Amino acid sequence: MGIKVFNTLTEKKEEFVPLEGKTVRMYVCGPTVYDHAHIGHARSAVVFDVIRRWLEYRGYEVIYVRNYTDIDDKIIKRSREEGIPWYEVAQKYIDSYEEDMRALNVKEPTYKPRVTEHIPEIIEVIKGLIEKGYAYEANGDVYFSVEKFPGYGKLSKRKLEELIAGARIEPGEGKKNPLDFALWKKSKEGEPGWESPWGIGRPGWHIECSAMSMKYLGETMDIHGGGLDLIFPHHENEIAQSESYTGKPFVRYWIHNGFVMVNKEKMSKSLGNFFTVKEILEKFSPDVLRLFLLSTHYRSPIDFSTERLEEAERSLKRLLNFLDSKEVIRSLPEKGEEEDVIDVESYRKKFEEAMDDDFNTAKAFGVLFELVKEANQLKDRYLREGRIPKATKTSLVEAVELVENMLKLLGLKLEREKEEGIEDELIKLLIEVRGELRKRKIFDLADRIRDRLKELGITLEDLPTGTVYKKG
Ligand SMILES: Nc1ncnc2c1ncn2[C@@H]1O[C@H](COP(=O)(O)OP(=O)(O)OP(=O)(O)O)[C@@H](O)[C@H]1O
Ligand SMILES: [Zn+2]
Repeated sequence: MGIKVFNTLTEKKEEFVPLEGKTVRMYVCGPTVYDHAHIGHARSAVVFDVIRRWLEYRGYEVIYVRNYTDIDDKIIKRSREEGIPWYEVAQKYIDSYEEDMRALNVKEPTYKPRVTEHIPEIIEVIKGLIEKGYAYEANGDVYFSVEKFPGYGKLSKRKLEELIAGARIEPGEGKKNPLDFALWKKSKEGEPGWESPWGIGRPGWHIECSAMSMKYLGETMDIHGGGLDLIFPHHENEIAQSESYTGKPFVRYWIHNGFVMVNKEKMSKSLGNFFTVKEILEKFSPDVLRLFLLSTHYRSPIDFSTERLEEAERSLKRLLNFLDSKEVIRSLPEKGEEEDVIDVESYRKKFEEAMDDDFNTAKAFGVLFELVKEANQLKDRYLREGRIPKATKTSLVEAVELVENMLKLLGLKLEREKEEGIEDELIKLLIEVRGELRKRKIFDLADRIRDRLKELGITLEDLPTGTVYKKG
């Protein structure tokens, strides 16, 4: 029994068999870096991180590529707004993205290619497409001729005729057919550009992923991923370009994650209905966010709400409390005949089955919660009795270890909340000292403590019953 994957291309769950032995070649479309990442972007990153981790757990070596679109109209626009060069905009938001990825414990990709560092490779592919008759130049722009690729529409299940009926040629565009898309765009006055056989310009969006995936993964790769919104036109166009260029199948398994939604709409920068990862991480731990994102199957939509994050927070607490009970279980004296044990292996199997079945993290978490429930009941019973049969103890410890290992496998960091205790203790100590200073009429020092605490955001209030404090 191997892994089953839902393939967008065939619209079926298929047995996962990589092209070459135990190596998996995987490409995921990364962000266009013109703003901080929002929760939708985090979902895509976390989903494919978990898919990668699961493949590794199953013994595959994964070559994982995630690109940065570091040149694009939106980046140029942003550079004008912020008054800094386009490459500084890109760098700023790449840094921001990587900071978020580290916080969310997303494993480092094997390669993180940037478009602007692969201009020669991109030009090479465009040249090849022109030579083979799939693309044409028009006033410094280069377009892909969609009609030349018979398979166009096979991923998004759209019909060429219908698409053509709905498309339009914008004024100034040299397209022969309204559906043709740009491989190379001539730079306008004041825009960044690179030398090419067609003059100064820059790559279109789609061609970057074809050129960079081919460079790092070869002509056919095993998995290509991204959000649902990328199926059309981005991935459809990637297939057309790549397969026309190589004459080989481009991707064996197309995997797409569902959206994070807000009030029935996709969370997106353009709609302005987004929460950045950084905003969320001010209030919730990265594990809470990860648990929230993985509690739904990756293909289904997730409705974003604070209530659901709070729910994830409670679930995480339950899991951490369970993990923290290991020492208590261990310290219980071993005594008793009755050998009530947990079948930990059966839970492991159920967990693995869920993950093998199209990476069903929602079900996998369900299995862990079931185990925690059963183990807690058993543990509480023996805690009340103050002793525990040896076999029961062993199985409980194994249960804790299984839950811990599987949570780590899903990328949770399992960090405990920072001890707030010491800070509060120190504030109380300062209040006590201040009280003593006032009694001794050393008011300047007493006031200094109050003022300095105030600067730190801690307000003291002297009530008849004593001094209390407020933070923030
Ligand atoms: N709301 C969302 N839910 C899930 N995945 C998303 C969401 N928004 C974007 N993604 C995915 O995040 C990845 C990076 O997206 P990209 O930078 O292209 O987004 P974008 O189109 O600039 O963002 P936006 O859609 O917010 O304008 C893509 O795989 C995309 O499909
Ligand atoms: Zn892409």
